[in-house]
Amino acid sequence: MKPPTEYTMPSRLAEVYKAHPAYLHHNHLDFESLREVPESHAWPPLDDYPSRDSYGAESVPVIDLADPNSVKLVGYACKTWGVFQVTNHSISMRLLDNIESEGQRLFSLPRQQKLKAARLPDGISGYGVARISSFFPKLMWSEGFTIVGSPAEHARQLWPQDFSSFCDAMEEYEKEMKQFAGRLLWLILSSLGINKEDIKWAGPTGDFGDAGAVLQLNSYPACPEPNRAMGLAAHTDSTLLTVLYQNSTSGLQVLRDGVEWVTVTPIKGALVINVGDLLHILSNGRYPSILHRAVVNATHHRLSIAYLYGPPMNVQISPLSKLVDPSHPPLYRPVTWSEYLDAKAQHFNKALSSVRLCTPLNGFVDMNNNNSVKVG
Ligand SMILES: O=C(O)CCC(=O)C(=O)O
Ligand SMILES: [Fe+2]
Repeated sequence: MKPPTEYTMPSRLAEVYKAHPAYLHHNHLDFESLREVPESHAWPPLDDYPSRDSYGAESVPVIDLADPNSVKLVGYACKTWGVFQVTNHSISMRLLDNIESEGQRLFSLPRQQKLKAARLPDGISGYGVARISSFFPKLMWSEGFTIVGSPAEHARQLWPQDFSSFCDAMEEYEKEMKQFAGRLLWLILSSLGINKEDIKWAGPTGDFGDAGAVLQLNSYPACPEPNRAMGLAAHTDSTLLTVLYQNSTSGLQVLRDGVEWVTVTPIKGALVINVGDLLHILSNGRYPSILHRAVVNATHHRLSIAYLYGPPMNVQISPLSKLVDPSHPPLYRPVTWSEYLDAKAQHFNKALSSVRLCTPLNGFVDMNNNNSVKVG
């Protein structure tokens, strides 16, 4: 598609997608009725790297946020994994159960009903296939529902009489998540020696009040031939961080050290935290944004709810000056979230390299490049 002739900086997240409409097929399969994976959804064998379950010392770190050492633990997890799980996070089990059951209620609606709330090609919110589908020749074994702010407009299409319980649950979750993600971001930043004076865009009270966010509900039906299907293809998140709630069915995998896929085992009530591309930029490459994917299984439906958390739309994100010195030159040029989303919409897994100034010196492996960049 042609670039727009006159470019004005989008001030709202939804506007970013207008520049890159994605004409995805919304002719979803009725997954439940299929006895085999059709060609449209059949992926070549998933054998790029071996997969293993998470166990012992080699499992994704689990951090109790009430631990007095939590800053250190979070810093270590971000540096060595780029992903961790947290317990004692202050989001109530009641709310987690509630969004899970509202999510289930949505995805178990008849297909024709869900399509009434279909995401428009140039829209951000609503029901549809994964937006990254446009980068792959095959479709994924999943469906999603995206919320920015209030879901009321689409929820009304789904349940004309009774959309308030869905909206109430999602809005309460967005509010709680916004606070929690801000708190978590400070925890991560303090592990890098960054404090309130260093981040002006945190706002006068330091609560990241102008932060942007997207709530993404993902549904992965059980699949008759799980080895031929892909739930959600490998990607990094274009966020500062992502907070993911998953039901008790496993499926999320992270690429460990560029050599193997490790399953993030569901822990009841825990939340998974991913380092996103923008935090990787802020940290000047110290914290890797984690490549992850979702696989499917033959017997269990899986549901996940991702809170994609980013900076205020027009704030320039660049390596923090405290993390830049002669032996650590800035690795990335300044970029706003909306510019970065734009780069992602064009370059997908090469977006991070498209804003890079020079190669990392510390042996960091840039997964986004799909080749190993090791320098120094
Ligand atoms: O379902 C999952 O575990 C992963 C979801 C995800 O990566 C995303 O929504 O960006
Ligand atoms: Fe993701």
